[in-house]
Amino acid sequence: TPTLFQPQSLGPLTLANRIVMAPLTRNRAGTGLVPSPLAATYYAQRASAGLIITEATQISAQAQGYQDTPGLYTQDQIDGWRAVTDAVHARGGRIFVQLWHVGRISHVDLQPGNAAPVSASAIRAQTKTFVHNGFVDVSEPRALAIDELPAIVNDFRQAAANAIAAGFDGVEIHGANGYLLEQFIKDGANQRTDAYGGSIENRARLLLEVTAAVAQEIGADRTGVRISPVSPANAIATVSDPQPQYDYIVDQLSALGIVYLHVVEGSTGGPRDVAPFDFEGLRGRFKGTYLANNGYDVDLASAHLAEGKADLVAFGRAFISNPDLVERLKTGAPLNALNPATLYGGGAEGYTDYPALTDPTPQ
Ligand SMILES: C=C(C(=O)O)c1ccccc1
Repeated sequence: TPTLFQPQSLGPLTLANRIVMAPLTRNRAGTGLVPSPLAATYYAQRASAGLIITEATQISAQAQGYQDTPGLYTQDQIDGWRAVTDAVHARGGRIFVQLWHVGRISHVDLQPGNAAPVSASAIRAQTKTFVHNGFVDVSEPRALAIDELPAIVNDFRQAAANAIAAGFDGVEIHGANGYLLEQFIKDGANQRTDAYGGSIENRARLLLEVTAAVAQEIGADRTGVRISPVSPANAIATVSDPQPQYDYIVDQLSALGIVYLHVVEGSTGGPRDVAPFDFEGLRGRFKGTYLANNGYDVDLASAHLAEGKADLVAFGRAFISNPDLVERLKTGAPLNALNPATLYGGGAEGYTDYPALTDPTPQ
């Protein structure tokens, strides 16, 4: 039976183990939204993960929704990420970049020309985001015109090309947690009456067009997709018919041959049983590698691998405070506690200064 510490093939890659570092926003990008100068150290410290998925990274200026999250649409940003991928590869690590467009989870202060954020429909999410002066209500969005969608698909495609130029091993398309692509999937946020709304197929259309474009650009074997079928993250209501909606999406993603499906099982960062949903059924429909996430500890992860419910398991917060999480899970060593005060924003404190067992005083 497969264990967490056995290698796993992933398209052209061989992962040293089945433990994945989940995408984690840290709000530490520098001027020009280039990765933090400390990002190369931060990710290299965690290179023993079978696979690292970076923090969510913008495909365009319009795609930004929080203070100081990095982009991948300028040459400076590509150069900044190259330092990260080189540092991770120098330690034998593997790293994908998560590409996002936040859609309505944004504020006019962050938008080009202080314009309204965009979404499937002009429906504001009852949630907040953080900008330079703290937490603020997200701004009223406007509905994207259908003739704006090809440019957004192209921004994902171009960012994926930029990812390969920056040395990434692949790309994860962020289709989860109430951001733009999920705003199209879930009918609480999508009241469109054109070809992108009103049915399971129409609501999935943008995610599938983006995925097809990225897969065509960089290869389906370097393209993953993240979904969160029943998560209420960012105040998005669960789609009326989650099981048929996501069965359809997964069948289409399987047909595209993407290398992995990353699934937030339950409420992001919260209860796994937030709503009835057949994750095992979804896993069974997917033809590629199934990456399970949300609330896993080493016992649940080992059980789900042994039971064939997952191929890889992603850990988020545990990787923030334990750069050598793989070693600690393997040996049963105690885990460092997470300091929530230094999760978002700031510098080295709570970012690159968590100790490893064999490196108690990191730089
Ligand atoms: C990228 C995020 C997600 O996917 O939920 C995120 C953004 C801000 C804070 C926490 C998480």
